Amino acid sequence: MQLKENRLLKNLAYLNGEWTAAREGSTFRVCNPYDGSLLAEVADLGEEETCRTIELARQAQVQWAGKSAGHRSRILRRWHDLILEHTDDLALILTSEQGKPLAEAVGEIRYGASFVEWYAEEAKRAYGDVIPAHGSDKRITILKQPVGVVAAITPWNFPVAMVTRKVAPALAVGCSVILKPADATPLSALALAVLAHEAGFPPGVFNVITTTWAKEVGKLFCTSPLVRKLSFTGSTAVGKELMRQCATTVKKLSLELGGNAPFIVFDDADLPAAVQGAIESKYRNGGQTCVCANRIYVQAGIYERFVAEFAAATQELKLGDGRLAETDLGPLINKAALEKVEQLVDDACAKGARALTGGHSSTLGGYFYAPTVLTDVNHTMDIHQAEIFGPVAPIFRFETEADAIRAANDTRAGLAAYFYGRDYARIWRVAEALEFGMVGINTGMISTAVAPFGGIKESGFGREGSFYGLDDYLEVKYLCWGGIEPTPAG
Ligand SMILES: NC(=O)C1=CN([C@@H]2O[C@H](COP(=O)(O)OP(=O)(O)OC[C@H]3O[C@@H](n4cnc5c(N)ncnc54)[C@H](OP(=O)(O)O)[C@@H]3O)[C@@H](O)[C@H]2O)C=CC1
Ligand SMILES: O=C(O)CCCC(=O)O
Repeated sequence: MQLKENRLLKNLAYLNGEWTAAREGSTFRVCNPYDGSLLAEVADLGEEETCRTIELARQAQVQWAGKSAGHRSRILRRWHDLILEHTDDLALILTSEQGKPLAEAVGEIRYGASFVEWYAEEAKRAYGDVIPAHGSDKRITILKQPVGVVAAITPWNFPVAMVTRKVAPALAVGCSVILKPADATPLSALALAVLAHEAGFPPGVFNVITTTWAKEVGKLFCTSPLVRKLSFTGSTAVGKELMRQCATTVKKLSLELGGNAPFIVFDDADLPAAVQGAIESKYRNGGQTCVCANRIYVQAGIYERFVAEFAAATQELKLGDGRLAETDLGPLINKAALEKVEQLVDDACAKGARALTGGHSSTLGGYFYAPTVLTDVNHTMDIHQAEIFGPVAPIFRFETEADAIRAANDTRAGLAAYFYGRDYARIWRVAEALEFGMVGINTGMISTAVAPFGGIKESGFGREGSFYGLDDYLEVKYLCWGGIEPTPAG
C-alpha cells in the first residue's frame, strides 16, 4: 500500500494512549478482499487486555467529563481537520481492507469526518432544562450527564463512518470509548486512532481493541459494571445476543441491526429518477449496506419500463479492483458473504425467479458476484426475508397502494424504506404507513450526519447523527430543590 504518510498504517492496538501488542504476541492477518493479499498482521488482544482497558477508560472518563464542553469541542474539531487532511491515505487504507471503490471510500471519509464536525459543535449544546415546579417552595432542574465508559462494536462495511458516528457523540459529551472494530477492517480504525492521538485526546479517552475474540470481548463489555453503555452495529443475531448479555448489568444500549429495505415505485413516478435512485440505493458498497434497497416493488403500469431500464443500467456496472478509477463495484467482503448471496439467488431461481442479468458469481473469481436483477420473485423465496448484503435486486410487481404497503411492511426489520411517486396525498399516506425508522421519498440516498439514523422493530433502537444522537450518550438527572422561601413581601 503506497501511502503518503506511512505512520497511518498501524498493526498494534491503541490502549490508554499507547500502541500495544498482545500479551503473548498473537496476531491475526488482515487481507485485501480483492485478491487476498496480506495487508498487515495485527495484534490479537484478549480478555485480560480488555479488562485492563475498561478500568483505565473509567479513570480517564472522570477526568474527561470534568473538562469544559469547549475544550472537548476543540479537540474533536482538530480530529475532524486531521481526518480531512489525510483523506487520500485513509481512503486507500479503507479500500484496501474493505474492497469498495476508492471514490466511495473518499465519500465515506468525508461522511465519517462530518460526524466529528457535527458533534464538535453539538458538544456545546448538551443543555439541561428548568421545569416549573410542583410547589411554590420547590425548583426543578435537569442535568444531562455523560453515561460513562462506552463500548462500541462496529462492522466491516463502513470501517470509518460507523466508528466516528459512535465515537464522536460519546466523546463530545464526556464519555470515554473502547472501540472493537471488525477483525476484517481494523486498519481504518487504527488510522483514526493515530489522528485522534495527534488531535490531543488524553490517554484512555479513546481506545481501540483489535481482536479475533469478538464473542469473549463482547461478553466482557456487556457484563462489566464499569461499562455503562454499549453501542453496536451489525447483524440482528449478534445484536440480540448482546442485548441478552447486557441484561445482566441493565446496560444502556444502542443497536443498529440488519435491514430489509423496500423500494417502491408507483405508476406516477419520475422513471429516470426512480431508476437512478434504485441503482444508487441497491449497489452502494456492492449492496453491503443495511439501508440498501433489498426488495424493489414496482406498480404494474410502470413495471415493464422500469425493469428494462434498471436491468440495462445494472449491466453497465463494472466490477473490479476498488483502487482503479473505472471500478463501480468491488468484491464482497469474504467467502461466507459470497456463499450467502449464491444461496439466496439459487433458492429464488429454483422457486421460479428469472435472472435478467447476472445470477451467478463473477468470472473475475474471488469474492466477486455479478450484479443481478431477478424478476418473477415472490414471497415464498428466502430472498424476500433475508438481508441480501450483495449486488442482487429482486423486483416484485404490485397493483395497488394498499398491496405495496402491506408487502413492504411484511418483515421483522424496520430500518429504511424508499418510494417514488408524485401524488402529494399518497406521499403523506405512504410515508406515515411504512413501519421503518427512515423513509426516502423520491431519493435513494438518505444518509447524513445531520439526520437521525436508526431503526424500529428488529432493526434495533437508538439514533445516530443529528442532535438526537447526543441523547444516546447522556443520562438525565433530575434535581429537586426544596425549602425555597417566597420573596419577602414589600
Ligand atoms: N447493520 C449493519 O450495518 C450490518 C449488518 N450486517 C449483517 O450481518 C451479516 C453478517 O455480517 P457479520 O460481519 O458476520 O456481522 P456481525 O454481526 O457478526 O459483526 C459485526 C460486529 O460484531 C462483532 N461480533 C461478532 N460476533 C460477536 C459476538 N458474539 N459478540 C460481540 N461482537 C461480535 C464482529 O466482530 P468480528 O467481525 O471481528 O467477528 C463485528 O465487529 C451480513 O450479511 C449482514 O446481513 C453485517 C454488518 C453490518
Ligand atoms: O450498513 C450500515 O449500517 C451503515 C449504513 C451507512 C450509512 O450511514 O448509510
